[in-house]
Amino acid sequence: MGRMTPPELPVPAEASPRAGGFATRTPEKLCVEGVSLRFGGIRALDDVSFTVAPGSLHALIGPNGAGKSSCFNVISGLYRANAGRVRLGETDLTGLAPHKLAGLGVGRSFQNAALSAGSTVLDNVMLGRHALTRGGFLAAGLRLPWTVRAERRHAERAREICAFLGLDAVVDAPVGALPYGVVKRVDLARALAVEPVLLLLDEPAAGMNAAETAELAGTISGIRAELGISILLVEHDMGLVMGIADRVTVLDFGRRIADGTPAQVQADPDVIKAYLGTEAA
Ligand SMILES: Nc1ncnc2c1ncn2[C@@H]1O[C@H](COP(=O)(O)OP(=O)(O)OP(=O)(O)O)[C@@H](O)[C@H]1O
Repeated sequence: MGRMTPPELPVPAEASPRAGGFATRTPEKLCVEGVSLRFGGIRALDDVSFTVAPGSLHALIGPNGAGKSSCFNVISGLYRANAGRVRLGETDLTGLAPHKLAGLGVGRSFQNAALSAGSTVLDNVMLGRHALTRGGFLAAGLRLPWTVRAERRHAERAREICAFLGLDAVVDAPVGALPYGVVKRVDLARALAVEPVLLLLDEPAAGMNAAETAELAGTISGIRAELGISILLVEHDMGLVMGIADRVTVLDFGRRIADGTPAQVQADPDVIKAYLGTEAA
């Protein structure tokens, strides 16, 4: 894993030919407050609350059908909650569309990496930077000098992000030709390309073997350590979570049943019952 500078935001570099740089942003607290979500008669989430501390690695876990994906989709703007709020610092994220969140510093991964298989790694990562470009396609199409400069800066930063995630050797390769574990890292790079202060990861270890999962754990810890951003990790794999999370929230049947350090939740009788119950089923 390479080195990378903390999250950056283009200060209207594209809007002004003179403004050249990027400004840093600091992570803020994510508050999920009393969120409920129903699908017909099913209560997918029932009054769920938890807080992701700034700069922490927070895991949301639970057995099958516990409501993890539903919660992730409410936070990332894909589902609209029936009740409750989601706030990032002072900003109310409740009900905001996913593309608006990127502009507010929320990056997300996808369970089935939504990448363009025919495009190169770099082009896929550059797509993640569209939330930061202000000139738009028209300005880019006209090749105005400042848009050319901005595009070059974005490409440099995209390469830096790829190098940070150990993708330098494949940066010009088509995504479709890469092994699964590497594709998942490209998806992470695309999520980091929006310069997030909060990174939402949806079951990143799904479909990975033990070696790939161990490598991913190192990558996620490295992102937090190097960039100091907050990470919310929704995960089924208890092993991955317990090794790297600062704090863990556990859901079962749509309700929060525990919230604490990995050691605290691992020893919690309700958590043990929830996981043993599913294994026995
Ligand atoms: N789109 C949907 N329509 C109807 N019911 C849904 C939908 N999505 C989820 N549910 C239901 O909501 C509950 C919570 O599901 P959810 O997928 O959020 O759980 P999960 O913890 O992510 O499970 P898994 O680990 O299996 O992915 C389940 O009972 C599920 O069947």
